[in-house]
Amino acid sequence: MTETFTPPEESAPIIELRGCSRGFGAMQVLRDISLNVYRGETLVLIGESGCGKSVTTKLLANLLEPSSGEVFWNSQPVSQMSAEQMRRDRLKLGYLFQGGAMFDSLSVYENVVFGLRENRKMSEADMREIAFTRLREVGLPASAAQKFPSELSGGMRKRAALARALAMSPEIIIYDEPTTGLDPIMSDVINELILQARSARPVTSIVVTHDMTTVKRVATRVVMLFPLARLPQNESQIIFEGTADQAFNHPDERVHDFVHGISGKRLQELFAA
Ligand SMILES: Nc1ncnc2c1ncn2[C@@H]1O[C@H](COP(=O)(O)OP(=O)(O)OP(=O)(O)O)[C@@H](O)[C@H]1O
Repeated sequence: MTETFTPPEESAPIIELRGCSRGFGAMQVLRDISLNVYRGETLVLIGESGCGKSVTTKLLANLLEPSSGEVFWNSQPVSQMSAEQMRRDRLKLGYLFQGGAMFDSLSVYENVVFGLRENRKMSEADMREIAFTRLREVGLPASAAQKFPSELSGGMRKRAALARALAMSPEIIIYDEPTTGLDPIMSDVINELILQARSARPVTSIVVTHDMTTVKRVATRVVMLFPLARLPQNESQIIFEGTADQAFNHPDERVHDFVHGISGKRLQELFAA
């Protein structure tokens, strides 16, 4: 790593992975990852398909446990939190899954109010107010509320899923490939919504993406992971950490080629294999 990002010294990380490793069966995916997420930043995770970006976000969200290492939320080890504290803290975290992960049997309205209905003692009128405000914020018409997810286009589904995540007013939002499968205009709309979500309220965003336009538009910090299988034994799996500009001008060929979409050396490796 030749260029470094200077984290805000005065603030403790809102989430921290300390020396986390994780595998599945015999396959090791993450090795000794240490990563801090700071309040208010938009951290973008990039890296080749399969290098472990989603697994990293699931460790951050405590949806998966590390096989070794520790995850901290607000400086507290999650492994030592009570079930009740975990439940309360998890409500502060919204997760926008790759496919949206809407409940197909529920209308968009019921999807958006789902978390509120389950977790907050709120009147139907208050929930309606929040649901229609969030739908409006993501640019969906009120008429979308009565539709089922299967009746929406991919872009509308992503926006409805975002409305659902925003309904809970999360402090942290994790976006897993928010623009994948969308046309360039709709991708731009989603990027704009990510920016708006953080300007409307103090939110910390973690974005996994292959979309370099998203990286340039939304990232306040970029972290690049490298697939463990091709990583030298003593090298950190985080091969880059810095600004988007630094990523695009980085001397490490692996970083440079990835962000510029140059198959070069990787192509040679694939043919040599
Ligand atoms: N629950 C699981 N069980 C078994 N293997 C898993 C599981 N979750 C992830 N993996 C494996 O871990 C590796 C990393 O997966 P991950 O989804 O984190 O990759 P990624 O970098 O997000 O990829 P992409 O960019 O393609 O979404 C993959 O080989 C994947 O098959």
